[in-house]
Amino acid sequence: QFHMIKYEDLRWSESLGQGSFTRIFKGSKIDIRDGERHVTDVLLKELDANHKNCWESFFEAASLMSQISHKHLLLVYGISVHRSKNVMVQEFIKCGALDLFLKREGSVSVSWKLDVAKQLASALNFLEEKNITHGNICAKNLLLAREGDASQGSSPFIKLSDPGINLAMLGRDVLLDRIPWVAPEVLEAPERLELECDKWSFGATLWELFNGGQAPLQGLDLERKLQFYETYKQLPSSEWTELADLISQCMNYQPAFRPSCRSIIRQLNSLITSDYVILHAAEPLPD
Ligand SMILES: N#Cc1ccc(Nc2nc(N)cc(-n3ccc(CO)n3)n2)cc1
Repeated sequence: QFHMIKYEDLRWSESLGQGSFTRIFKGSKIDIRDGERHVTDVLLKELDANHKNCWESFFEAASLMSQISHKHLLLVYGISVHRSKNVMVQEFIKCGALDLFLKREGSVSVSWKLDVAKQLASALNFLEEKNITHGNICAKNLLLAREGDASQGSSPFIKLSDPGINLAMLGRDVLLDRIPWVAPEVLEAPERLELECDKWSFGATLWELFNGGQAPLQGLDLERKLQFYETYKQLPSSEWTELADLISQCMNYQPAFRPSCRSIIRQLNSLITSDYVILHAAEPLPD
């Protein structure tokens, strides 16, 4: 269920940072097709050698992404295994991860943010229809294929990245550190991921999107993060009440009470038409 890419057909160039258990590099892959040599820009995602035992889960996540195709899902070309290197070869997405972009860009318009939210909701709707749970929805895993002119509101284009190593493979501390993106019910049963988990994470990602890419509950230690769930807390709500409502609906501690993707999309559409958008055409630069 995977296209195996020969190691010698890959070239590594600059390092682009690291996620949890992985390192990412810009690179290229070489194909010979009908006698012609094609060089394609790729993103090379290497699994850390000290997490070799997670390689099946690492590739399982990627194979999920390559069994289905959708315009807002990242394209995975295949994998390459060579000696101790486990590499996932992905299409190279021009502008990288959304969280870093939001932190760098002071002013993106409200309509730009809502456009991104709608694209993520449509990707989730697609996965919901296929009864596939992603399990790691967050701004860090949203990739910006096209910036759009953020202040003029010309439209961005995002792709949802692979979910990475399965939650059930991760230690408890890693799970706790993913509060508030990881749904509360997942902490007790990380192997039983249900569709509703992604709705919860969607709410936390909406919060990031409308808070300049700032991580919610940043700086709280694991103990305090756990207390946040044990005392049924909600994230600080936006002064835009309709947005705050949608976020708290998604982040309902009862999974069954979370809205369907269709309802999320409907509510985003009504947010887009609200006069709040006009009043906040371009967010003021943070002081
Ligand atoms: N400066 C810069 C810069 C960095 C990355 C890209 N491109 C890209 N393409 C992908 N396919 C995936 C990713 N990711 C980034 C974080 C993760 C974690 O999931 N993925 N970045 C483009 C510019």
